[in-house]
Amino acid sequence: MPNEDIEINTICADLESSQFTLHACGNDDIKPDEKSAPRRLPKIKIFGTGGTIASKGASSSNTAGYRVDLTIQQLLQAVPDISGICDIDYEQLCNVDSKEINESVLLKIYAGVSSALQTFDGIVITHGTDTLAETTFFIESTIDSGDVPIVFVGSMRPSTSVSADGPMNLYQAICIAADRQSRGRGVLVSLNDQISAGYYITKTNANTLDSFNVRQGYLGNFVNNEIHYYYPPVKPMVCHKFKLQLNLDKSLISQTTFPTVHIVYAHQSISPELIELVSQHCEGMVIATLGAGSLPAIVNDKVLELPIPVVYSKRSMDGMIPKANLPKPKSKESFNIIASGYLNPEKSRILLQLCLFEKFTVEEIRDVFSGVYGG
Ligand SMILES: NC(=O)C[C@H](N)C(=O)O
Repeated sequence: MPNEDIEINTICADLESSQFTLHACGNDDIKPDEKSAPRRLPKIKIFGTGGTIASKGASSSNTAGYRVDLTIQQLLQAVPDISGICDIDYEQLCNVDSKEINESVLLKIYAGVSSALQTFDGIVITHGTDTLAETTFFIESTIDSGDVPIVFVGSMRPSTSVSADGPMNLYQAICIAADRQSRGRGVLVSLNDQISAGYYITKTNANTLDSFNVRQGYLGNFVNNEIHYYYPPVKPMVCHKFKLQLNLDKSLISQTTFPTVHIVYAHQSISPELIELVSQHCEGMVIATLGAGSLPAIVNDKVLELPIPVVYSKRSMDGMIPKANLPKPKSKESFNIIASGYLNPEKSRILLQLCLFEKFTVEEIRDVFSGVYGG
């Protein structure tokens, strides 16, 4: 469902005249003698949030133990000349390792993106890779960006390392955001020459440059200044769009809080006491279950007694939780367990949190998760 309170007002509202590199903005309004004037370049907003891409290590061979140190302005100085590709404007939203990204930072990013959508043709966000997939999932779930691409980018090597990947990743992200082929694709991730859907991407390797994986397939590739998309513009068909009624005023957004949802990781001998204890500190819970929804019977019995919604996700990287694998409800009315479908525990946590923020009933939460073949 589109976010009706966001006024999407790209530079070129009319699709025919809005092609980034071929047509100048508002061609119809240009007087005949001005038609030979240079074409307007797309306007790209770049937000810096930190991460390894903004980090410095102790030596050029260090690829761990570094610290976040560079501003977005400094990062842009290492990028090849983009003056012929787009006009940029940049802003530092925060400068942290992505382990520090929490709801209040997410809302800052949400507010920044919402306001940039009014005046920019594309948005780029630098972000640490560890929790990048959670932020992209949140933004895709809460913002309908219309035609404007929102491209997230990070790196796996600090800026000081030999063969640092940050400058090339950032350059590619800017080119992707400025390219007319990216219009209508929503939240994208540009890393290691691959373009992916922010909704589906997952970090699957803690160390290598090829750290992200998308079982649903990469959307495209970047080679030698060429962007090759494999599909026409597409957005994830299963994404539930939340229309958050938020006041984007800086002071009010910093006061906004989201309901607490914790994740419990299952293992042999997992104790029902742990589940009980965690439930006392949250309004919703996600369990990374064994296999496709398996938990010991005494743990299932404990979950069924809890007064909060509990989403069953999985430890396994791939696959899904079929509803048929959930424990049997004592009564339909009191049934508090929801299958996550294809969503991993951290994305399930964000989806449950958004549902609870919207004060959805368990039945409504079930409907939202059924979109990802859970429920
Ligand atoms: N490669 C990275 O960006 C990892 C870093 N720890 C972060 O998420 O901020």
